[in-house]
Amino acid sequence: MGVNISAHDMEQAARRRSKTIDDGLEAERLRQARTVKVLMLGLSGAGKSTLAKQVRMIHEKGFADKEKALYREIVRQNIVTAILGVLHEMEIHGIQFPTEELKQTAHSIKDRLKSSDSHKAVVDMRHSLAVLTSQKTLKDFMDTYLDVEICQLNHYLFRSLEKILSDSYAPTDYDILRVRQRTTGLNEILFHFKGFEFKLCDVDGHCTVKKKWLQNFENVSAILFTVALSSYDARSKDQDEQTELHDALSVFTTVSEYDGFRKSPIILFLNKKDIFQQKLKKVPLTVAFPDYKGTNEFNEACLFVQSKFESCMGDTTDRLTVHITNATDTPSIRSVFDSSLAVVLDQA
Ligand SMILES: Nc1nc2c(ncn2[C@@H]2O[C@H](COP(=O)(O)OP(=O)(O)OP(=O)(O)O)[C@@H](O)[C@H]2O)c(=O)[nH]1
Ligand SMILES: [Mg+2]
Repeated sequence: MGVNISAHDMEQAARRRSKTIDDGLEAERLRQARTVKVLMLGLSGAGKSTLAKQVRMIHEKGFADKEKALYREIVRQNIVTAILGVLHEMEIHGIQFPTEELKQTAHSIKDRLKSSDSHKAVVDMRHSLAVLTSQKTLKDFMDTYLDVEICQLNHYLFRSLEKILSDSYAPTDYDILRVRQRTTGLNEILFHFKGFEFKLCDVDGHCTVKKKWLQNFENVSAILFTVALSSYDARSKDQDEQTELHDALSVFTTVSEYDGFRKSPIILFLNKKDIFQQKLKKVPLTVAFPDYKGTNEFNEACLFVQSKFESCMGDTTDRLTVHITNATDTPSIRSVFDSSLAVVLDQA
């Protein structure tokens, strides 16, 4: 028996379909209108992803067990990188372990960790690694020769080495914040704040420096620009006699002058204040800014760097908010972030 559908029925069905689509589009438009998009920019290593992780911990549910298992491997890989880096630098500086036995241990650790199964080797060798990394020779070498930031991270990893390499190890939130893993491309984090949906776009540092790339993000609700204060003595990747902090200033100028961002408020996080504070005791700020006449006292140095960034914005500093941060410190980031988001909502 054939089905008899009249032209009237078909028209009704088409109308219903069209209405459903229109309703869906309207719901998406309303959702989009309530979604506040914040674009995170800054050079590689500035601390963008660390801040994004904080947001997940503070405003969402944090990290599920599956993700923690992935981080366990990343933390362990950070140990491999750290130990190979120290042994390499010791060799360059002609520093040796005091006994033949320790020299031999260092030699075999290096060989095994350079192999393709380093993730397994690092666990197998945990006892020798614990012996080697607790040696005074190695600790003194790090304190004397290594960059303050690398030194700080290595001490943290080596102190926790036996825990991290044990079978039952599950990374803590703090381990996840401390670990180094470069972002490739873009990560988007959705979270809720004061009844609004926020989308945080965490972009890898290499994209930040490509001006052409910025056009993908025109008219975002706000820019969160992160700078590593501690990069004032790191040699610039592009310009001789410049430092990474100069590179950050130049990218910041490009971003703040970019037409597509003219209406967006800019929140500047002068980050890694803890490393900056330690570094100032060893390395004067004049290595980056020979015209700096102040002391190497933390607050004065911060104000000077802040004024350098403010002057990049000419007479548009009214859309700038500045915070001096340590992205690994959850309680302080919670309050800085919430006040930053409130500023974004005010101006959205
Ligand atoms: N001590 C300290 N370490 C920090 C701070 N902020 C970030 N870090 C560490 O610095 C490293 C790099 O941070 P990321 O957040 O991965 O940097 P990023 O800006 O996302 O870098 P890319 O993904 O390469 O663009 C990580 O090991 C972090 O734990 C800080 O304020 N203090
Ligand atoms: Mg990142």
